[in-house]
Amino acid sequence: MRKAAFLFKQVSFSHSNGKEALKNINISASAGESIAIIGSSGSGKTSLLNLIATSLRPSAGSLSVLNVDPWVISKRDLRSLRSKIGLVHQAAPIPPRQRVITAVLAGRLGQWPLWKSLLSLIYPVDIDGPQLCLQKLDLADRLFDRCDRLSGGQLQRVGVARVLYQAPHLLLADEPVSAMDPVLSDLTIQCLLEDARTRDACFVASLHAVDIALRWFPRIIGLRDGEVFFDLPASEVSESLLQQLYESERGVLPKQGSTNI
Ligand SMILES: Nc1ncnc2c1ncn2[C@@H]1O[C@H](COP(=O)(O)OP(=O)(O)OP(=O)(O)O)[C@@H](O)[C@H]1O
Repeated sequence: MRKAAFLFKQVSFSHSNGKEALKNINISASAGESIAIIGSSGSGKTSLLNLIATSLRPSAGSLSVLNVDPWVISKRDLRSLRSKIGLVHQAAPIPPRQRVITAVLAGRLGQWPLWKSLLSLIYPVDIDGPQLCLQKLDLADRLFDRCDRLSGGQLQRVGVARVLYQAPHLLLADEPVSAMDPVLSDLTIQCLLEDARTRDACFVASLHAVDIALRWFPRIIGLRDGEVFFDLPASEVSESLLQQLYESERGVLPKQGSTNI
C-alpha cells in the first residue's frame, strides 16, 4: 500500500471575517499521486492548498498530513513537518533585491541548521544545486541576477526552482504557471510532475488553465463554492461537468469547446 500524503475528513474552513471558504471536504491522496485542483475564482483552491500546507488550521473536521495531525504535535515537530512540505505561492514571496541563487537556496532554510541558513542569505552555500533546478526551467543564465530584474514569468519559475531545490515529500503549487506563455507553462508543469514522480512525492497544483490540468494530470478535483464538486480521473471530466463547475452566479458560461477558462 502507498504511503498517505494527506487525508481530510469533513474539513471546513472559515476566514477570520467569518467567510466560509471550504465546506465538508473529504479527500485523500497518496505518495506519488499528481492532482490538479480547478474551479472558478473564489471557489477555495488557495484555501485548500494552505490547509494541506498547514499554513491554515481547519475550523471543523480533522486532517492528517504526511501521516500526522499537524494541530496536535509540538511546535518543533510542526516545523519539521513543514520542512517536508513545499508550496509554490501564487506570487512568489521573494524580496525584490534578493539574488536568484539566494531565493532558490531559501528552499532548504527549514532543513538546514541556523548557522547555515543565515550564511546562505549572505553567501551562496551551494551553487550547483540551484543551478540544476534553474536549468530544468530554462533559467540557469539568471543565477546571479537580482529578482527585481526578472519578468513575472521568470520570477514564477524562481519560485518553482526554490521548491524543486527543497525536494519536499508534498509538493503544492498555487497557480504556478499563471504568468507564463503556453510553452513555458507546459515545460514547468512537466518539470514539477517529473520531480514528484522520481521522488515519489505527492504533487497538487491549482490551475485556471483547464487544458493544462486535463493534459498533464491523471486526477482532477473540481471545487465549487468551497465544496468538492467532482474528484475524477482526467479522462472522466466531461465538457458538461466543466460547464457546471464554472457556471457562475452571474449566469455567464464558458464558451462551448473552450477548456482554457
Ligand atoms: N484572507 C481572507 N479573508 C477573508 N476571506 C478570504 C480571504 N482569502 C480568501 N477569502 C475568501 O475565501 C474564498 C475562497 O478564496 P480562495 O482564495 O481560496 O479562492 P481561489 O479559488 O483560490 O480563488 P482564485 O482562483 O481567485 O485565486 C473566497 O470567497 C475569498 O473571497
